[in-house]
Amino acid sequence: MNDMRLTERAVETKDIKIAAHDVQVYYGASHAIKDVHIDILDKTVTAFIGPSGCGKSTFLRCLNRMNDTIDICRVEGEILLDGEDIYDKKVDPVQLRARVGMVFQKPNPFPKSIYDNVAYGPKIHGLVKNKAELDEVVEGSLRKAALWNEVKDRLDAPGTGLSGGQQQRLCIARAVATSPEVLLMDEPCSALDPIATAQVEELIDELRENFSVVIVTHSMQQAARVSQRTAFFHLGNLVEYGETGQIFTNPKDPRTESYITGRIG
Ligand SMILES: Nc1ncnc2c1ncn2[C@@H]1O[C@H](COP(=O)(O)OP(=O)(O)OP(=O)(O)O)[C@@H](O)[C@H]1O
Repeated sequence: MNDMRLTERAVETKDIKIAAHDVQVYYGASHAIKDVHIDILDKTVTAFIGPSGCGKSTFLRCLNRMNDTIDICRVEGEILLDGEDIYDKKVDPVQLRARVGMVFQKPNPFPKSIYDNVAYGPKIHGLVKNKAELDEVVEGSLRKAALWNEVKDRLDAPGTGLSGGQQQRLCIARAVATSPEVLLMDEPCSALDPIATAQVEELIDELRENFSVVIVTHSMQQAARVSQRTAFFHLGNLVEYGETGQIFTNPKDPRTESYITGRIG
């Protein structure tokens, strides 16, 4: 398999950004996530891999309480962001999602201008005092998302008029505009062509200088290229979690080995 890494930078931090203990998720009577314990590091890209239906997206959505929006879904256990329980009653999920941003599989820009797509979050969260500050945040976010040069002359054009890859980078700009600490990405490249995928992968590598990034991916090549840590899920269990190189070259669990060698999936 192609294990060309984007960079050779090792994990530079041991700081834990998100600590999950004994997490269970149920959809009605169905037990989708079982006893998951994981420490997700700051300034690190963590990949969630595993066969379809193993619970990667379900667990990802626990990390910013996106599952709250699904009526039949129940989450148990403890998830700490910088040591604070995100499921505590005093936590406002809307504020939480500004700190723990999300990018979805399918680019989903708002039916608004490019500028307004990015400006929306900082405006509703009161992060800017005036138009000049807002302009700065919009430009900075589009630069971080490697989109500024392509759109700076048409900020008033609709976001939905961009190409698929540009729309996904617009969604990344929208997510980073609220200065999140964690960015969750659920198969962010699955709707993109190889060139746009390569651009988004480059971007993910750059983003980890400032954020903790967690990415769900079906592509083991992508996990190997962009992540420093990999978590392998199977049938709702977190089977193995460690340095990406170790998971792909020297897995400890036979289920991980079967998956990465293509025997299950
Ligand atoms: N909204 C929902 N209602 C009921 N069951 C659900 C819901 N979402 C997911 N599930 C179930 O939970 C389990 C885990 O699904 P999930 O989507 O988290 O897996 P996944 O590993 O992300 O899969 P894929 O790689 O196919 O996206 C599956 O059995 C799925 O059918």
